[in-house]
Amino acid sequence: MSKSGMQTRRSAVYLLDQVLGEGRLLSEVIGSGALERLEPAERARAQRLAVDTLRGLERADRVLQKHLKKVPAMTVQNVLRLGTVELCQGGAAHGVVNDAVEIISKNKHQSKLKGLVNAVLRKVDAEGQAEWDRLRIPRMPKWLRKPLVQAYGSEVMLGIEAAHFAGAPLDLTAKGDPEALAKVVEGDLLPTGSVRVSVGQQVSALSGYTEGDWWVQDAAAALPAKILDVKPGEKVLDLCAAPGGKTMQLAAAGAEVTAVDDNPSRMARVEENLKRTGLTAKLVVGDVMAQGGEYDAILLDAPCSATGTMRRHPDLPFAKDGSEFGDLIGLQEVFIDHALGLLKPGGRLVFCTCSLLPDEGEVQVEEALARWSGVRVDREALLVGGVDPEWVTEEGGLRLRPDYWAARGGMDGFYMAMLRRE
Ligand SMILES: C[S@@+](CC[C@H](N)C(=O)[O-])C[C@H]1O[C@@H](n2cnc3c(N)ncnc32)[C@H](O)[C@@H]1O
Repeated sequence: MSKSGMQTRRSAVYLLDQVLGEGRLLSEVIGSGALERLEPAERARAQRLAVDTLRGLERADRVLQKHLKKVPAMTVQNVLRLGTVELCQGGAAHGVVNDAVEIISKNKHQSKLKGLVNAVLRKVDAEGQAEWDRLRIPRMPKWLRKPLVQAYGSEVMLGIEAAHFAGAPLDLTAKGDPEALAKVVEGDLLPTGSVRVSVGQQVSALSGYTEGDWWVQDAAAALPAKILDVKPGEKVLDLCAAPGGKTMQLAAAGAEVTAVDDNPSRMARVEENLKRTGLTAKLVVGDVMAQGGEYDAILLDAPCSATGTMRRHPDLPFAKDGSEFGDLIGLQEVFIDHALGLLKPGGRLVFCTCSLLPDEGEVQVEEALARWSGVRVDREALLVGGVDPEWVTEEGGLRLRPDYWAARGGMDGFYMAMLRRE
């Protein structure tokens, strides 16, 4: 690989050091400018290499174990992990090993280990792939696996882990007719109306991007707005709106949308997205709790653990330890109560989270129904096209899991429920 290839791999190692050593999310590290010196294509590749390494980390460590007498320093370990994942997934040894050795030679604290890196990766190249293929699908760390096994059982958990290891395809939401979009981008029209295209495609190069005919949104994430089913002219509030996937769905349906989020830079993305798609909404940079008024319909996409998105964000279980989930659960409860208070009589609220934890979904709705005597859950509303009635839960919400639609490429984990104020 070229010199820029070496820099790309070095950046991928830096990303791994930050996630695994400093407990930072990839989005934070990249958002703070870590890849700015790379060209856009190299930036995407560095990110992809880091993501692939995190997905296969357990296997890489097992392959490496027998070639190492003791665990080396974090950066050396990450150079070896990246090299192992690339080699075991068919990367050419020449480029992978040479770049790994060069990265270590240029590291002033670790340069003496370049011989070790060379020797270990040569062995991995010779024997690693066969072993890689025999190893089990990587499991989630215990702190997260335990509550999920408790919620779904061990067998489902293996299915969820298989979906995480497989990664996620690219789903689009059409501004207009999804069938026509599927033809134009040569994608698959999913039962719920999203259009799935194969991964590895450059988003902005897909037909209709500049014209704003669609936006990227996982099929599961597109369901809350479909369930809210807003009508032209309805007064709709989109709480926790950025970066605006659901805002665009609500605006495309003709509603009079107010979108609220307290993060100014994420709100700037909502503005850009609306501009590209030619849709309109009133944007409010502010706290959910400061929002007043009366609405026909409200969508509350509350901040959460994001454990439903680990197919796309395999850094999450390594960067987090669950310690802040309690605060998020408290916030969700307060936001639900505030949102219910903003509904007109007869108004409806869709509460949703991209979480796999029942405490951020099923339990929130059960408890809200116990607190609010004039609120009922609407099960019928969940059964929009393509939704399997088996996904409806006991308290009347919709539980989506990454192992659903496995043959089609899965979906993000999500929870949503429709609450009506009587
Ligand atoms: C799950 S994301 C929303 C995704 C968005 N609905 C979409 O479909 O593109 C949660 C959002 O909640 C916002 N948020 C967190 N706390 C907030 C608060 N107190 N007030 C307003 N927004 C908040 C975050 O900035 C974040 O953008």
